[in-house]
Amino acid sequence: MAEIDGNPLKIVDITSVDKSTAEELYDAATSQGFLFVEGHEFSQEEIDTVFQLSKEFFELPHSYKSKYPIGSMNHGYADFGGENLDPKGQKKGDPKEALNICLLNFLTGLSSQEIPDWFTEDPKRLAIITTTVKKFYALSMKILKLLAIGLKIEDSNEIKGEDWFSSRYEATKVSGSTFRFLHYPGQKSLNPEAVIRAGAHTDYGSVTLLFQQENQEGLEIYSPVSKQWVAVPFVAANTEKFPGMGPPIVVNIGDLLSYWTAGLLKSTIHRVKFPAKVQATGQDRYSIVFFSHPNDEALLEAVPSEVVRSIKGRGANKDTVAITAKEHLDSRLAATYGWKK
Ligand SMILES: O=C(O)CCC(=O)C(=O)O
Ligand SMILES: [Fe+2]
Repeated sequence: MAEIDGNPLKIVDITSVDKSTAEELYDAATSQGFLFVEGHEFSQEEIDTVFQLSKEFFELPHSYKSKYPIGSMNHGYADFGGENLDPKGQKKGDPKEALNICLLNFLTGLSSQEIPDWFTEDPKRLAIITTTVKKFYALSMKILKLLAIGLKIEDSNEIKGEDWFSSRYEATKVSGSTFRFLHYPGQKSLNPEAVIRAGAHTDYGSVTLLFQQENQEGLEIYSPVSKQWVAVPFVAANTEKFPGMGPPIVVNIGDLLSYWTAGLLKSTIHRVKFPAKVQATGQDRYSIVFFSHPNDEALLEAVPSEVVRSIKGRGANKDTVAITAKEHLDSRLAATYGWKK
């Protein structure tokens, strides 16, 4: 496990699915709730291509993007100020724009919902989306398998413990999983309302995966370890160890997985606040995110593991009636967008 100066997060090489990798991942997920993974299958070229696509999309006229507004399914274009991730702490919505693609089928990489025709009218653009979506799903499943091994999920007659999550994340069943492009325009203004680019929040799902680019830093976590806001740096690709491959990918645990494990895996608060250097250059930030969720009907009963069982009265161990993954997500989305339930 590598550590670099100024990086509060572990970098875990996930090339092999084995006990020692699982333990490293588990340690990071139960402490900071955030980490980096290397040894993934995204090449530098693929990552550059998807960032280029996202940039070109956001450069399209506002009148075009707003023809696909985000709705109650969390799918579509979220305009500047349209999303307030921290409704208690901030009055205005975040100064960012986003495109969410939901209701994904991971065999095809396609959404069952309409996406902007700028993507669908060009097979090359569509292929960038579908390839990235499928690879994100595969990476999230690998991470969930490693977490299952780390949690020592018990085997049952039907299923091996390490496959416990996979059976609840079937590729063709409906889930809350979301693929997202984000754009935070550069602005030199130091108005405190404008400096926070994405309000403090925790993610809703199970595992979040995030690409970011050099010189566009801004992600910060409220570390459960040091109880302070700490910056998540950009970590460059280790091209000696992984020739041609992209940089380590940011991974974090969301509320649903924390709930499912009685709070053992940490869903850490984070926000986007540009560092002085980025603020001064007026540089934009783009990020590409994948939120992995179990199938809608998955029942959030505590995961069958001795360590989880030993934690009484928290998360899924507290509630006597199990809720579904869909019920869990709907309650969180209602708060973020001000939707009535
Ligand atoms: O852009 C980022 O780095 C953070 C995005 C994020 O936290 C989110 O969309 O939930
Ligand atoms: Fe987030």
